[in-house]
Amino acid sequence: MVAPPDNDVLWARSLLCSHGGSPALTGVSLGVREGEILAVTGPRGSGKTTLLKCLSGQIVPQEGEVWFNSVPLHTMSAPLRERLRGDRFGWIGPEPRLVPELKAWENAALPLLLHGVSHRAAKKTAMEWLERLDIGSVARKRPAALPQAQRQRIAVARALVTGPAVLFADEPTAPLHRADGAQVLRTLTTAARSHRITVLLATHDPQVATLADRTMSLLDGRRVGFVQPDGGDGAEGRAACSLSV
Ligand SMILES: Nc1ncnc2c1ncn2[C@@H]1O[C@H](COP(=O)(O)OP(=O)(O)OP(=O)(O)O)[C@@H](O)[C@H]1O
Repeated sequence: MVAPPDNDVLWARSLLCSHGGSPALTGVSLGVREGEILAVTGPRGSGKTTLLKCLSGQIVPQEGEVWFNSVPLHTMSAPLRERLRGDRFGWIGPEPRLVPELKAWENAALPLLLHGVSHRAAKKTAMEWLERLDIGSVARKRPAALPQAQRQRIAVARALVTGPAVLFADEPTAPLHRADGAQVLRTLTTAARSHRITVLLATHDPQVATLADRTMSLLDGRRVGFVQPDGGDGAEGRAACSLSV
């Protein structure tokens, strides 16, 4: 087992991942630097969600390696992976999946409360994130009283309250209108940049790539492209993060 480069916060090599015998990822390798925003694009079924789940330790690949800060996830026990995910990773899916009975701030504070943080401290941190995401004014409302875009921002706040090292965002704007989606994405990427949070952003929308530092494209579970939005030759990106299949 070869240790990954020190400067990659996430590093994966030759991932092979199947669902019920059908390969969803084949031979995908990548490295991501601290604070980088990497878009993972590709059509439906190309393996974006499977890649994010592998990298975040939700599923273990049948073959290949996943390292987080030079710690191997692929050989870690399930309870340890679970703890690492809770402590260091944030996850945003296409649906906010909020608890309907809880107020907006309580939903955002939930990961902290589950970590044993005091009610007062958890509320303070949750409120700070809701303010940063421009939804402080609805903190006392329950999800059913809010439009989808605000509910998704609460999910963004919930993913950020623990101060994760890496935020995994799987089609976070899929259910939103274009304008709402763009606004949610802007707040998400701005918050991540100002707190040096690494982001892996899965999307089928190539426009989203304009907010990322680099874009990696998947097709049928294989990497088929790697571009930087500035149109550069990718030299810096390649140095920062080698991607290969
Ligand atoms: N739990 C599962 N059981 C069986 N097959 C699965 C499962 N999850 C994904 N797949 C299959 O694996 C392949 C990759 O799926 P994946 O969800 O990773 O792609 P995706 O690019 O995220 O697609 P989408 O944009 O539709 O979410 C697809 O062929 C999909 O049908």
